[in-house]
Amino acid sequence: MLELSSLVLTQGDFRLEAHLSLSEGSSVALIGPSGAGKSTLLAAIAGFLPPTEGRIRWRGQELAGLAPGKRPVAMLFQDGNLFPHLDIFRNVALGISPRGRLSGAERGRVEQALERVGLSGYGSRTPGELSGGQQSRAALARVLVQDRPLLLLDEPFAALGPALRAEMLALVAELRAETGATLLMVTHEPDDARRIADQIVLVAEGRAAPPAPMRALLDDPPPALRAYLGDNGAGD
Ligand SMILES: Nc1ncnc2c1ncn2[C@@H]1O[C@H](COP(=O)(O)OP(=O)(O)OP(=O)(O)O)[C@@H](O)[C@H]1O
Repeated sequence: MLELSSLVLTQGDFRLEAHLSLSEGSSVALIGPSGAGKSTLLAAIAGFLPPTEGRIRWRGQELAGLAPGKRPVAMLFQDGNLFPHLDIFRNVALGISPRGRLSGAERGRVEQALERVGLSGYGSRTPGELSGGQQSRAALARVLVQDRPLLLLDEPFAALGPALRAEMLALVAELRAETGATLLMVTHEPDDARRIADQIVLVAEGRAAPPAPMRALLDDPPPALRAYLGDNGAGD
């Protein structure tokens, strides 16, 4: 279980409250207007932003005081997931060792992860020598070798076209099913949310709401979600 208890996050004048818990293995879309605090919430869980008040617990353990690298968290951002000057093998290897020194077994894990995301044989290329979709796959391979139970995705595929995005979400869903990871994904696309998540956390008006079942929420959105979705997002 991931528990956010009486959490208050602040950035300058901005303030976000959250009091909710997510069960292990759930798949949650974070949805809400631009600037509502979705990235802020992920940053706090990942350890990049200390809470102003409240607690973040994973499996009952308080995460405050744990550096980002020590948390049970792997994170993917919209951009900047790969170091352009390092080849793909090394980029993925960073998920195991920040210094890039690997044992034989660890090298095998990197190769396995590359194979799992369809990038066997691409390890010696730099990110610039891959397509956008392949770069996303490489970033996912790094998430795989990190082997963390909590996966935070901050619009990681927003730069891809709809078909490729659907393909990447399908791959994430497969990896999630294989690993049993708990997934939180920020998205602006209700269709993407439907594809991958079973619950929605609405972030709006200074508050991250407790998770609600996807279907019920999209079929009968509360006013803040209706305003965000406009005319096109609700229902099918
Ligand atoms: N370093 C910072 N200093 C001050 N304010 C910040 C900082 N980073 C973010 N903010 C503010 O915090 C608020 C929440 O930003 P955040 O990026 O979490 O929103 P978001 O919901 O992820 O938005 P988007 O959907 O546009 O990515 C915004 O009002 C933003 O201006």
